[in-house]
Amino acid sequence: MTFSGHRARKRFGQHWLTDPQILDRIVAAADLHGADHVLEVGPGRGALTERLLASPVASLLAVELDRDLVVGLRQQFGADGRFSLIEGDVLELALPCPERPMPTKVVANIPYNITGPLLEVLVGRLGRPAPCRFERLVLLVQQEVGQRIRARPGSSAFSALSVRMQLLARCSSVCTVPPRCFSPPPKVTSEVIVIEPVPPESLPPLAQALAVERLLTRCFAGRRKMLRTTLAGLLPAPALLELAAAAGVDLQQRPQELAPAQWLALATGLNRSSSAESGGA
Ligand SMILES: C[S@@+](CC[C@H](N)C(=O)[O-])C[C@H]1O[C@@H](n2cnc3c(N)ncnc32)[C@H](O)[C@@H]1O
Repeated sequence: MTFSGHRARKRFGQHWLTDPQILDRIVAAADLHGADHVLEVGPGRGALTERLLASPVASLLAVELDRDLVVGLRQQFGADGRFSLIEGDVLELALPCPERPMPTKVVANIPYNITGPLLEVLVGRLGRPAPCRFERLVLLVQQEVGQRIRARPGSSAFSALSVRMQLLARCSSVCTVPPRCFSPPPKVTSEVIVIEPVPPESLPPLAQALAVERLLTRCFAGRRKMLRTTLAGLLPAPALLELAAAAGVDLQQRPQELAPAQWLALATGLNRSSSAESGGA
């Protein structure tokens, strides 16, 4: 038995996905074709890997941190010329890997303890989008994170992460995944999400993107406060009022009520006003 004797390790976030229907839904959501090069984060005992290799993908690069799984994975899939495996931490992966094709898609049941940093590596931040522009990422994440990523303004789940992700990508849900679909079962419900990064030409220009990040940090630090309070001091009150109106924003609103486009408009206006004040372009 390839993985006999291996016990699931909590520190690596190991919860094996055992439900065949969910595995099939993940692969279907990836919409894999013969031209696709797939990156799988954390193949584990290969349940998803097996299905990915049953699809017509051109190549599959798997990155696994647990060295005790690596031998078994190579035994199980090494004969397939499309499969390659890197033993190591995906957070330290420099893409594209030398002599390997640039992945077009990411498909993964991710370790929940690295969700935040992994999204930064795979999708990036405003002003620092990931260098590898994937067509699509299909990720199994904690449901709470999935809800935050695709939350609509006004909902309690809406946060800086929602604004950032929705300006960087189109985000949607495939299905929820109850704990019984895993072994051992996690304590929380999970969700399969699809993230489709917007093309580079649709991203906000660098200065505006950085201005949105600064504004999000400032405003969400006081998410219960009205924008009138959080933004006071950035500009004289009448100028702030005028700028907010032009961005379609009411300064009595709280940060979780503003749509991503409004954040962008507000940050752009503030950026313009502050560079005009400092005599810049
Ligand atoms: C939730 S399990 C998923 C395993 C398998 N894909 C499945 O669906 O059953 C997460 C996997 O990611 C691996 N892992 C954890 N941290 C990692 C990291 N920083 N880099 C690469 N793999 C990691 C774990 O060892 C584990 O195999």
